[in-house]
Amino acid sequence: MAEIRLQNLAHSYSSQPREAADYAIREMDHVWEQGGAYALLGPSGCGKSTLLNIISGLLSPSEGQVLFDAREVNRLSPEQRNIAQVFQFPVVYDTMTVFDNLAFPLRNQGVPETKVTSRVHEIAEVLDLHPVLKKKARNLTADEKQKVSMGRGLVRDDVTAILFDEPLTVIDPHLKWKLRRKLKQIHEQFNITMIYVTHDQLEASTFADKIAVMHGGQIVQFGTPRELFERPQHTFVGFFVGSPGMNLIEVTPEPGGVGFGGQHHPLAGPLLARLPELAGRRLQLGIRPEFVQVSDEPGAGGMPADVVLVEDLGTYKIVTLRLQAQLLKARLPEDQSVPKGRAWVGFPEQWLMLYADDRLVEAQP
Ligand SMILES: Nc1ncnc2c1ncn2[C@@H]1O[C@H](COP(=O)(O)OP(=O)(O)OP(=O)(O)O)[C@@H](O)[C@H]1O
Repeated sequence: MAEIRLQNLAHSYSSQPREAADYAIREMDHVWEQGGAYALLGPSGCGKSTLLNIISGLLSPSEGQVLFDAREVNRLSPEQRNIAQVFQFPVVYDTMTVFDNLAFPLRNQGVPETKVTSRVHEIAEVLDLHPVLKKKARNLTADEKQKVSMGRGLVRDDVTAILFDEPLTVIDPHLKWKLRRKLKQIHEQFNITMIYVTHDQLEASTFADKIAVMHGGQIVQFGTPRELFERPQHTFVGFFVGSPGMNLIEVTPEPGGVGFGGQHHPLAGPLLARLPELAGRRLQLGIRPEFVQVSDEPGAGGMPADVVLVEDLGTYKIVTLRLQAQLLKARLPEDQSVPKGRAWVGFPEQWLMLYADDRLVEAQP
């Protein structure tokens, strides 16, 4: 078990990288604390697998260090690092029984057979594999095979961390939640650092205490699911996390606030004070659909908009509005009536974010 620290880490698959675009991982520092349940979330191609393989030792980074408890492990193999990795497709020996598959990593280490037996039974218990222990692995269902893969990772009591690379891809949708819950339970029971790679925000937030969101080879935010929702540090997090994603409106500075398409929006004092230093940067207002207020009366600070579309999704509605040239989404409770035609929208100060070149502008620099 260890703290995993990435220091000045970068990776390029090209032997002579010249520019930022040549890097699959752009320079980063990051710490995964011992015992944490983490997710690495991002779209295809953002660098998740590359980063995971660098941590496990399947890939050696072209720049920087990987430290386990302050000890550099750059040149150590996954076995030497004591890392277990579970991949999209289960890695099991088809001709062996489930028992022998689970016992394999221990027998490899020369663990006495009595200890092998007791440990295999312990892991089989946790993963509900007892009924199939004597079956040949080739006769198992996909989810049973993936449980065996996980079990092989868990069976050694000296693993530093378990890394999961989209482990539920081949699992039936109705079994996914069961396995996810099982993983969470295992994490609580074994206190092992777990890093779970996924492009699915639901999977990330049900498994992890903290999520690292990756975009373009960088971790753009590392926070709890709630932090990612309430205070996205980067426009990409606003857009990628949440359903639908955050509304983003390109704005220009104006006296007292910002403007877009002839519409003025005031900013609170501390943010307003930061505007002069942001001159020349691309500014965007961000507001999540959940926080857009929609009313049939102007009220205080309401901006006139047109209702373009109402989608009834059972327990809530998604309303599309046109505010100047801007299309906005609002997520409203099922029982809230939606004005017909003309509506007034408001952005509560607490939930209104300002971004400069895609980074959140904090009220206090
Ligand atoms: N072996 C390789 N050689 C060259 N480029 C690679 C190699 N593996 C990945 N890349 C590139 O590195 C970038 C990051 O890829 P990576 O597989 O790490 O992303 P990912 O987020 O895991 O995506 P996915 O979920 O599709 O696997 C991509 O641009 C990809 O094309």
